[in-house]
Amino acid sequence: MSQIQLKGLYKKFQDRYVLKNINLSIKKGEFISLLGPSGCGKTTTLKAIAGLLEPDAGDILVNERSVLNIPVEKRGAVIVFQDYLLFPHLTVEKNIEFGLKMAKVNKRIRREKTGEMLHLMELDGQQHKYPDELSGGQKQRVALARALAIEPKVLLLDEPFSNLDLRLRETMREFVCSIQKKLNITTVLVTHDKDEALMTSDKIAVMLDGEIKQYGTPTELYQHPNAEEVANFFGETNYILGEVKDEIFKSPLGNFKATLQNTAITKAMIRPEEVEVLSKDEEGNLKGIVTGNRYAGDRIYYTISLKGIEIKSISTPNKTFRIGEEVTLRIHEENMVFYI
Ligand SMILES: Nc1ncnc2c1ncn2[C@@H]1O[C@H](COP(=O)(O)OP(=O)(O)OP(=O)(O)O)[C@@H](O)[C@H]1O
Repeated sequence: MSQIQLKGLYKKFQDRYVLKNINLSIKKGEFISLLGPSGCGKTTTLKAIAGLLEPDAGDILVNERSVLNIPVEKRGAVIVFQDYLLFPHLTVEKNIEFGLKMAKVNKRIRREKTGEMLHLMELDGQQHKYPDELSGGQKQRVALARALAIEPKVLLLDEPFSNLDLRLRETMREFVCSIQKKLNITTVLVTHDKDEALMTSDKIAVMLDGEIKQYGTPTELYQHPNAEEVANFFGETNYILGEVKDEIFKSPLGNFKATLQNTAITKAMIRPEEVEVLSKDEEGNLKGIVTGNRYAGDRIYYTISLKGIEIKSISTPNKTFRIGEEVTLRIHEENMVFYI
């Protein structure tokens, strides 16, 4: 059963719809990401779930009941924003305690809960410090502690890692995922970073221009994007033009297995890592010339020209091929995705 359901949400600012028919089901304990470029409507969706803005149409259900008329403080959802919004004049302890105080929780329980959160967030010994005495990662953990202290049903994270440097971002990402699993709290993360979404999420909703283009597991989205714009969002791709006949994709590069009959298909997508570059003596009729090679330590980015078509490959650097060298390409056709 879904814990949260968004049904046909629309939101207009001035004369422009920034949410267009948003539908989403999230199960209890799931970690999902709203992934998309700047301005596509991710934060607006998050605010609608939290109750910080009202949709123009559609419904939001929590445990099968509409929450549209339920005020923010009773929705059971908390947002952690990218700039944390800690109270500068309150200590770490008082910041964490804040929501509990607002909810009129008695002092003994407040103290207990705050102590628990300090421990869970590895902030023991920091309780008497003020926010400007903390590092970026510590501030973020205080913001999380404050959000989680009130035991929300849903945790909403709006680009929480974007102000952190690369290493700290990775550490905090791991940390948040482990806390999320430990507490089994339903979490929605807003991010424009595909790697972040792929690494953290049970499911990803790709948003483009106010619409959810695809919703699925990281592997579904990466390996079977349902549209070119989704495929492109997840990194470099090769497109080969052609047509399908009798379950064969016929293209200028040759024939590939297509295990489908749709004659409307006009192109095949293959990821660069599904294209192997081998020496020219290897068996295979896809012979091409290296036109580009960029070394990146653990991989090499190649461009290969064959039959007038440029194909990209990401290969392991076991063997390096020079620009101008003849090579054989092996395309893993079982991982081709076809588009109309
Ligand atoms: N209160 C508002 N009034 C008018 N326009 C708004 C308002 N809030 C958001 N918008 C517009 O709605 C669109 C979607 O904004 P939103 O913040 O949801 O995008 P986003 O995907 O979260 O982007 P980012 O990653 O940059 O935060 C943007 O074009 C934004 O300018």
